[in-house]
Amino acid sequence: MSELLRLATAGSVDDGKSTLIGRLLFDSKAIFEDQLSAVAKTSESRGQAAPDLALLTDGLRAEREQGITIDVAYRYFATPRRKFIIADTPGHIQYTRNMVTGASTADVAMILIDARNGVLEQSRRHAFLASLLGIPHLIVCINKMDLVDFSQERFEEIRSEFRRFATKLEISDLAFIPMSALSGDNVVQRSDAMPWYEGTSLLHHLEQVHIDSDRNLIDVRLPVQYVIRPQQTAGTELHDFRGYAGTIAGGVIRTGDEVTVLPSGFTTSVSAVWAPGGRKLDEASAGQAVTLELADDIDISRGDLICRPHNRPHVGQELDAMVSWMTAETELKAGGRYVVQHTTRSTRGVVRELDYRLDVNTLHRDETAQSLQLNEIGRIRFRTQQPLLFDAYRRSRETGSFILVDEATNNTVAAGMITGPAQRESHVVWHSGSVQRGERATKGITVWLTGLSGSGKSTVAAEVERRLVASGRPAYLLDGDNLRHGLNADLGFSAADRAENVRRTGEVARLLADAGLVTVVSLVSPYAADRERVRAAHAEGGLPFVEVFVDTPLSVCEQRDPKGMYAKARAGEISHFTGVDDPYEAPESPHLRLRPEDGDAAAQAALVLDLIERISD
Ligand SMILES: Nc1ncnc2c1ncn2[C@@H]1O[C@H](COP(=O)(O)OS(=O)(=O)O)[C@@H](OP(=O)(O)O)[C@H]1O
Ligand SMILES: Nc1ncnc2c1ncn2[C@@H]1O[C@H](COP(=O)(O)OP(=O)(O)O)[C@@H](O)[C@H]1O
Repeated sequence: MSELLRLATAGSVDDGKSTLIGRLLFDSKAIFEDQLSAVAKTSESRGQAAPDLALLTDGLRAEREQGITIDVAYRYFATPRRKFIIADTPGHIQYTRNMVTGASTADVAMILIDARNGVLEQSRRHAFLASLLGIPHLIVCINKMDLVDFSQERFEEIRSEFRRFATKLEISDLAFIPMSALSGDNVVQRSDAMPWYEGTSLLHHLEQVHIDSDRNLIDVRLPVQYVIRPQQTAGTELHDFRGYAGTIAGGVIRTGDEVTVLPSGFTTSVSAVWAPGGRKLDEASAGQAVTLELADDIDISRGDLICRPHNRPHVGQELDAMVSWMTAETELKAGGRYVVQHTTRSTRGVVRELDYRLDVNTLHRDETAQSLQLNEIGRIRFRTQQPLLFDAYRRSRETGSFILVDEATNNTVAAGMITGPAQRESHVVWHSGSVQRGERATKGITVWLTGLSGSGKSTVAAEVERRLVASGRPAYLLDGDNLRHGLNADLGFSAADRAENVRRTGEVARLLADAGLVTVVSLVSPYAADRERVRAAHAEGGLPFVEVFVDTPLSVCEQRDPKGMYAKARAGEISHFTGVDDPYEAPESPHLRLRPEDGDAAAQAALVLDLIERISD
C-alpha cells in the first residue's frame, strides 16, 4: 500500500504545530541529512542543545518574526506504507481563508490542543471548519502532555469537552492522541510515559486510517476541461481523434459505459478511456485525469459534464451555499455580483440573499446579519447567469464547491460549499386526485418502528413485511439503512439531518399508505419531536399511524453489535452514535412496545401483526 494521504493541520499559535510536523518528518527519517545538519547548526548557534525541530518547517521565518504562521505550506514525506502531504494551515486569528484553501482536499485534519490550555475557541473553530469542509477523519492531538505530568485525567477531561462540542458537528471519524511533540512521545513511537493510553502513535494512526472508501465511487462526474478536436495541420493528414479531457470528480468510468452529457442531455457510450501520455485504460476513477472517446459525435464544450444517465447532478441557476468570506477589502452583501468558478465552468452570478451568519463557536445562526466580513461564514442564496451542474458538497466535494472572484480586482473573495438547489418559496398548488381513498382495493397504514441500532427493528420489520405479503396484503418496508443509500444519501447524523431523514421517510410512508400499502418503517428516529411530526402529518391526511418501540436495552444492543458500530463508537472512532454519545428519546406511550422477553424476532413480528390486524378491522 502506498496511497497518498492528504493531511491538514490546525492549531493555535503556541500549540506546537511546527514542532509536531518537524517531529513527524524527523522521526520518520524523512529529512535529508543536509537539511538536518543545517538545523543542528542553527540550533547550536543559538545555544540550544537539541535541534529545534520547528526550524524544519516553512513559514518559520515569518513565524519567528511575527509570532504567527502566515500561509499554507505543503510538505511531503513518506513511510514504507504511505506517502503524505501535509498542508500546514495557520493557527492565528485570520485562519479561515488558509484553512479553507489548505484543507479542502484533505483526507485527515489534525487539530492540536495544548494540554495545559484545553479546548479553546480556536479548537472549536477548527473542528467546525473541518466538518464544514467535509474532511472525513479528524485527529485531536492533545499535545504537551509532559507539562501536565502525562495525566490521564487531564487527557480525558479534554477529550470529553471536545466530544461534547463535536456531537453537534458532522464528524464521522474522531480520534484522540495524547502526546508530546517536543520529546516525541506518541508521535512516531508509542510512549512509555503514558502506559494508560491504549491507542497507537500518531504516525501509526496516519498509516492505518482507511481512506479508500472516502472517495466517491458512485456518482460519475467528469467536468470537461477541454475538447480535443480533429485537426489538420499544414502538410499532414487529418487526425480524426476527438476526445474530452478532464479530471474525474467522482465515480468510475469504464470503456463501454453508457454516459449522458449535460446540459445537452445526449446519451452515448464510452468507446475508449485514455490516460495522459496515450495509455489506454479499461477504467479510471475519481481523481484521475483522463481523455474519453465517445461512440457518437456530440457537441460538447468546456464546462459540460459527463455523468451516468440515471445519476445526474442538479442543473440549475439558484442554489444555497455556505460561504467563507476571504477578504478584508470588501464585505459580502445581498446584491453583490461576482464571477463564479465551479468545476471547469465559469459564469457570473449574484448573491440574492444572506440567510444567516454562523457563529462558529456557538453554532448560533444570526438571521439578522446584513453582511459577512473577513473569515466569517454564512449561508447565501445565489443565482448564476448560466446554469451550473452541481451536487451538494457533502455528496461530492468537487462538484459541490465553487469560488467567487471579484471581477474588478481578480481576487478570490469567497469559497463556497453548495448545500443544494435553492429552497424556493412554494408556488406549487396541491392537486387532489380523482380516486378517493375508499375506492382503492386495500387500506394503507404506516407502522413505524423506532429503537436503538441493533435493537432488532430491521429484522422484525422485514418479517412483518414478509408475512403480510405472503398473506396477500400489499406491504412495503422502508428501512433507514437502505434509504440512506438513495433517497437520503445526502444526509448524515446531525440532529438536523436526522430530522430531515425522518421527515422524508415519513412523507414517503404517507404516500405509500395513501396508495393502500402497509408501510413498515424501520428507522432509529431518536427524537420524539421528529416522530411526532410524522404522526401529525398522517393524522392530517386521515391515515392510520402506529408507533412501535423496539425496546431492547442498550446493553443488549451493544452485545449484539451486528455491524461492530458500538465497538467503534466506544473506541471513539465514530462520534454522535445513538445511545453512546447521542441521545435517544424513547416514546412515552407507543402503541406497542417490544422487549427481548417477548421472544425472538418472529414472535415480536407476530405482536406487530396482531396490532395491524386490530387497527385494520
Ligand atoms: N451516528 C450514528 N447514529 C446512529 N446510527 C448510525 C450512526 N452512524 C451510522 N449509523 C448507522 O445508520 C443506521 C441508522 O440510520 P437511521 O436512518 O435509522 O437513523 S436516524 O433516522 O437518523 O435515526 C444504524 O443502523 P440500524 O442498526 O439499522 O439502526 C447504524 O448502523
Ligand atoms: N427479538 C430478538 N431476539 C434476539 N435477537 C434479535 C431479535 N430481533 C433481532 N435480533 C438480532 O439482533 C440483531 C440486530 O437486529 P437488526 O434488525 O439489524 O437491528 P436494527 O433494526 O436496530 O438495525 C440481528 O443480529 C438480529 O438477528
